Parts: sequence; structure tokens; C-alpha cells
Amino acid sequence: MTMQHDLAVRLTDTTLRDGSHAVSHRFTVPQVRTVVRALDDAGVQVIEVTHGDGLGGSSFNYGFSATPELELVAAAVDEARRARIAVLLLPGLGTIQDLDRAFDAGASIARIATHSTEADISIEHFGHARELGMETVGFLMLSHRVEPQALAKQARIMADAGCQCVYVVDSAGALILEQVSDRVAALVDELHGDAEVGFHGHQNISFGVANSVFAARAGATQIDGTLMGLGAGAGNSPTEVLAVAFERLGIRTGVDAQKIMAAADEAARPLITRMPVMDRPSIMQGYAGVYSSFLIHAERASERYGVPAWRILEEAGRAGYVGGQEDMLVEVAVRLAAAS
Ligand SMILES: CC[C@H](O)CC(=O)C(=O)O
Ligand SMILES: [Mn+2]
Repeated sequence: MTMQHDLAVRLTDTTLRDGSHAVSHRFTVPQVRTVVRALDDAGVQVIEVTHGDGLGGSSFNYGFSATPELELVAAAVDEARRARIAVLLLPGLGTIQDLDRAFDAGASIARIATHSTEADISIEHFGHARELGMETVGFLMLSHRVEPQALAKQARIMADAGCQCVYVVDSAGALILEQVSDRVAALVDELHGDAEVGFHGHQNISFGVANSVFAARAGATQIDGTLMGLGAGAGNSPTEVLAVAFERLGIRTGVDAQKIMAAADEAARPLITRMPVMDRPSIMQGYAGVYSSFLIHAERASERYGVPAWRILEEAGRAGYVGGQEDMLVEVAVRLAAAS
């Protein structure tokens, strides 16, 4: 076994954001408190809390939150003793005012997400977050669609705007091993210490954890996970598995393996109404490079128009749709139904 005692990564747990997709955005204040307490006890340093689609995501199009997300953020801030609370924002869906409100509720890390070729729409948000004194993280979503050097140029735009860590985000769970480390290495090289590099994986073709190891070895210092792998598509890299795998590889996380396994089992497992699985639609997302959050929208369109969800997702991959184009899945379903 290769031991790499020189490596350390900060784990960010996004059960209460990406994992929110798996419970149709129905987290309650007591549930948030339970999960935050368990993660905090286990030594997770950053916990992300918002609607699954980020601040402002609660809507007809993306699904309404059962509890206003700022109440969840405030509860998380109140419950955490050591961990810091992060929020995610997609410019256009969430606004600068949403960020202000999240900051007022006690969030101290702003994670701004854009499609992997559109970093320029995050410039204002990074500037504003830094003015507020928030730590900043940038998400380059659907990173598999962009070659390493071009992705690194987008990361440079974020870093120059005030982003302190740029993530390679495998939104489709499509990347495999060196495809991750090549991208992470290109960003590390470009950013040259001006910003850290992170990795966010999905399990659609089961590579989330292995990809995270490759990311860490290529220089990523922040890695995302969710308890029990709850998340969009087939879910995210499970935080408890990341903690155990990293410990076995000598990559320091500061997370207690026993406690994080208990957090998954005792705090997260009872909340699960629908366990993300690798099935035909979610595997198709990894295979065809489709945004993981499209899964529920495709399933809804599948029921309504009587065409298989995997076919809708396959077509979405062919068309190259990006986050925000959920309505196009209905159009695809209508077309497939008419052709059948
Ligand atoms: C809502 C933003 C987006 O879903 C971020 C993310 O987790 C991903 O792209 O995987
Ligand atoms: Mn995700």
C-alpha cells in the first residue's frame, strides 16, 4: 500500500446540500441539527447547507424546500461547535442578496458554481463574498466537457476574481482516474498557489472515491463527500468512505473514521427516503456525461410522457445540455414520445 504522509485534505460534507436532492429538498431543522452535530463531532471542518440547487433553488422548476433554507443554515451555524457552514450559489439562480442573507445567518464560506466554460459570471459574486469576509470556493461544473488546459484558464478567471479554491466538479460522474488527476494537475499548475484546488465527485459509474484519491495525489487539498453518498444522480462520494480510504492511504483529513461511520449510520441513514443507486438512468448520466441533478427531472418527464428516463438522459447528453436547462428534458421527452 502506498503511504503518502505528506498529503492532507480538508473534507467538505455536502449531505445537507447535494444530499438534499435525494430527499426532494425536504430536510427539517431537527434533521439538520442531528447531521451537523454528528459531522462536527467526527471532525468534519466544512458542512454545506442549502437547497440542492443552491441558494434560491427552492422554486417550481427545481422543487420547493420543505423548510426555508436560511432557517436550515441558521440551525446548522447554531449547532456546529467547530465546523464552518458553507452555502452554494449559482449566479442567476441565487442572487447577491441571497448571499448577504446567508452571511447574516452565519454562513462563512461561499461556494459559487458555474458551468465549466463560464467562470466569468462568478466574478461579481467572488468580489462580494470577499468584501463580506467570507472564504470563497469556485465550482467548475461538468468539468469532463473541457480539456485540462482550457479548464485551468477558467480556474484562473475565478482565482483572479477572489476565489480561494477552485474545484474540478464531476457533475456527471463521468470522469475516470487520470481524467481527474490531469485536470487537477493543470489547475494546480495554472494557479501556482494563488488558490487551492478541490474535487467534487459523483458515483454514477462508481469512481467518486477513487477519483478523489487521484485528485488528492495530483494536488487537490479540498474534497467533497456526503454521508451514505446521498446526492444527485447515483449520489456523491460517501464522506465516511473517503475518510476511511484516506486514512488507509496516509492522507490526513482530521476526521475520526469511527465517528464518521457512526454519523452515516445513525444520523444520515434514518433520513433516507430514496437511496441513490447506480441504475440504468444514473449510469447513463455517467456514460453520456449528463448533469446529475437532471435525474429527478428526467424521471418526472418519463412518467408523464411514457418514455424511459435513461433515453431522455442519453439524448440530453447528446445535446450537451447544462445545469439550468432542466426544461429541455421535457422537450426531449415530448419528441421521443412523438417518435415512438
Ligand atoms: C446546484 C449546483 C450543482 O449541482 C453543483 C454540483 O453539486 C455539481 O455540479 O455536481
Ligand atoms: Mn454535485
